[in-house]
Amino acid sequence: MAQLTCEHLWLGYEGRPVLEDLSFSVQAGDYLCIVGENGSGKTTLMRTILGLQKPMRGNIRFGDGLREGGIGYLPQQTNVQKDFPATVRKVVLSGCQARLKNRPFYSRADKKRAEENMNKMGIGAFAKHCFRELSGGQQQRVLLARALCATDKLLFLDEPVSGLDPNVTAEMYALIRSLNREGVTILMISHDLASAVKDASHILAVGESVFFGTKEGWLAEKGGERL
Ligand SMILES: Nc1ncnc2c1ncn2[C@@H]1O[C@H](COP(=O)(O)OP(=O)(O)OP(=O)(O)O)[C@@H](O)[C@H]1O
Repeated sequence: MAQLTCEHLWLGYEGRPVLEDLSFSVQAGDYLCIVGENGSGKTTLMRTILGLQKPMRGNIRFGDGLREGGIGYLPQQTNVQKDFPATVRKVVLSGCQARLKNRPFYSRADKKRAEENMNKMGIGAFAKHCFRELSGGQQQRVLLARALCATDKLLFLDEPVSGLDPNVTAEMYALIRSLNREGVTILMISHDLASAVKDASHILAVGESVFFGTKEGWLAEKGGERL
């Protein structure tokens, strides 16, 4: 059973479609890279899968232990987020918010989870530092730890390496790879087609040419022409 199934999705704004009749599915452990030109609808698709906006038509089904709202999400970095005046621990802990339900405070289990994820992402030493004082790469690790507090099943990453220098980019990809090898399903929006093809198991291309399938299928179809 798939973790995520999108069937004949039509997405758009005010009755005008951006994406038409899109169908694909994601199995546990997949690494799906979503590629497409600027304005092709990648962010719209992500927002729809996260439940932040409704499709015009079609269905999204969750399965294999994944439920709606159970997706860890790493947003595209904005300048506002970069200046966030909170400690690293607070930012990571905020990933547990969905678990709070009606409790006003984080539980001991939430705090332990945040601690573990900070250590896992190699930012434990920065717990008391202010988020905005960290480098771009460290900030992305903090946001990954935050996303992991929401779930260890499926992470949705929106251009996780944009603005990072090549060394930090390579580190970030390695971190994402290792999470995927541990069994975390990865959905990643990317402009970096070469890296996408290296790490991904599946490719979803939206925009002028639509494709969904395995990386091998994508390479066979494209014959390397777009890389
Ligand atoms: N809130 C909105 N209201 C109306 N139209 C919107 C809204 N948000 C996005 N759009 C339009 O929908 C289309 C798809 O936008 P979207 O942000 O999903 O593309 P994208 O593939 O994520 O682009 P990029 O690569 O630049 O981030 C664009 O034409 C955009 O102008």
